[in-house]
Amino acid sequence: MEKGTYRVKTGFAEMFKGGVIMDVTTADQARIAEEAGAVAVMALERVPADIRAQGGVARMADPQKIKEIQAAVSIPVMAKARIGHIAEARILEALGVDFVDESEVLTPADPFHHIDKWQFKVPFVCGCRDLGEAARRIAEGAAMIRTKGEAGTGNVIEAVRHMRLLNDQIRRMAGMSRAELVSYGKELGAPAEILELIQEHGRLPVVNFAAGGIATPADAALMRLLGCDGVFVGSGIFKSADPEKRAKAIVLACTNYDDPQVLAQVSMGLGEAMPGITIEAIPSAELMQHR
Ligand SMILES: O=C(CO)[C@H](O)[C@H](O)COP(=O)(O)O
Repeated sequence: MEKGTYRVKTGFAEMFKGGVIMDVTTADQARIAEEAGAVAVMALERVPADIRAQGGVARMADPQKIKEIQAAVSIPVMAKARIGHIAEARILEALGVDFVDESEVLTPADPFHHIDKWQFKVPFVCGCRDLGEAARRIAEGAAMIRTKGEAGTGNVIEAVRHMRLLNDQIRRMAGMSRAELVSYGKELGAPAEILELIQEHGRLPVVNFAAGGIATPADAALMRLLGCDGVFVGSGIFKSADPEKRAKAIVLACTNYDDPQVLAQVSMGLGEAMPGITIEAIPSAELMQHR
């Protein structure tokens, strides 16, 4: 099959279903992730909790680090580019990463546009808070979607908010006529053609993970119970007391999300979770989800 077609890109994302994708900043962390059973790793400069605490401009990771991570693991390696940063995305494609995350966790580079992802052979994953955002990113060529949550907080409430909103908005479309879809599209700022596709599938037409603030096995299970296809976890693992143990537990919880006995077992004795932040304590200008 031809490399880089939309069918290949979205089909590749299907392979991650049911799994955990872990943020990593070094080859050592990538090895921990692979050993724990992650389906892919996401290379970035700093985990979101550190970006939040340290501030400054967060950019694509150093290509040298990305190469080291690629050499360290056999699972797919994703990497983050800033929103609208075509050059970072082209560098990541040249490095041979398996997926680019056009991510709100990094400092946005373009205040007007997201990347035109149709111009790339490498597939992209993008974040959304609602159906309108998801549909716009899909229209731009995203092959995978993730709900944004609020990264680096260890607080799952925003991940839940975004997944519930997305589900409700998709449910609302059932039975709408074409004319109703067009006006719903105007309300959401979403192209009607993409909404038609979503209506037809009864879900997003691409794989949809949950991200941002997932810090425990129970959080991962909660997001799966709400219908996501898998989860991204970053700070929740590497800012906890025992990343190896917690990473394995989150992978098991993601698979066995509907089995409370297994969830109880894997949640035992994990040591301290990352310290969390309440969303109300974050000034609105510092919320990553609004980017
Ligand atoms: O942007 C992401 C997904 O692509 C991050 O991996 C995710 O949001 C991590 O958040 P946290 O550090 O809260 O787990």
